[in-house]
Amino acid sequence: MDLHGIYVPLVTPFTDGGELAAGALERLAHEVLDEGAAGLVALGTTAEAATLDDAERRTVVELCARVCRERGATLIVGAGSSDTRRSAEALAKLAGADAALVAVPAFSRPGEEGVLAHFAYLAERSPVPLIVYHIPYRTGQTLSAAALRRLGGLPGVAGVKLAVGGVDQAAMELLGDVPPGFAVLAGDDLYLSPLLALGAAGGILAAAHLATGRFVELAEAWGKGDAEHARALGHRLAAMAGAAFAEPNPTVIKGVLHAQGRIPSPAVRLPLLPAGRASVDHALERLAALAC
Ligand SMILES: O=C(O)C1=N[C@H](C(=O)O)C[C@H](O)C1
Repeated sequence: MDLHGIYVPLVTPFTDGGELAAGALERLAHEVLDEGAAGLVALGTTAEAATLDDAERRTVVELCARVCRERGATLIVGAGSSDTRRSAEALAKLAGADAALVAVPAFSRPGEEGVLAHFAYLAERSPVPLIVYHIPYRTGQTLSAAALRRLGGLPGVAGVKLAVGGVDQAAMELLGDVPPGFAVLAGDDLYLSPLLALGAAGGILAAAHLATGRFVELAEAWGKGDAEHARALGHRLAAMAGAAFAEPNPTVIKGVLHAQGRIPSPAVRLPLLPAGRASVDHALERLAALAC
């Protein structure tokens, strides 16, 4: 599968009463695709997936699958847990997805060989290609470039969402020698521009709800080697992304989307708390600065 460009991990909009706001989700999905996103991610971290019940998860995936079908866009669905057997069962039930975003098992810290065995087991059984979600500051499990490359060599593994909180040695080594057919996607909004400059195929970025078209422009600028434009735009997008992540994701992004009238409420579910007004205002200022 060809994974290229900017994918938006959609927030789950809620009403003031805390119910899923399906109409707002559908509008957001169309808006980001209108601005050039290559696809959507349903049930990512940004979706507060851990707090959604089964019926809500089904509604979100069905809605995103319908929109992606209508628009000819790629749908990636977050799935899996730290239990390999149950992850395989969840993947088997995925409907309407083009690929599944599966995090490295969190908390159990199985070591690199355990992570390899987990993904080999899942890739053999999954009806769709897998994207490894590598986010060691959430999972507690680091991976070397060699392990990432071995993951990339597994049949049925299409890419990695690389979110290591920087551009580290493993990222440099991986991007210096990417296995064929394996897409490296930036997963930390702040480091999108440097990873694209190093050869990443694109990104899965919550801040791309805001200024989607500018993120797409950045990926295209690095893709065609327009370093002067890409470098300047990358700095401005990083400043905006930094503001969007000033409080736990997706609280600031929901605050901004609400202030823009794009979702009915900034509500998030516990244990998240809504972002403070100052953080939302700061992100709005950074966003406005992008237009200048
Ligand atoms: O849901 C996602 O996918 C993302 N989650 C990350 C996080 O919250 O750590 C941030 C990234 O922009 C996309």
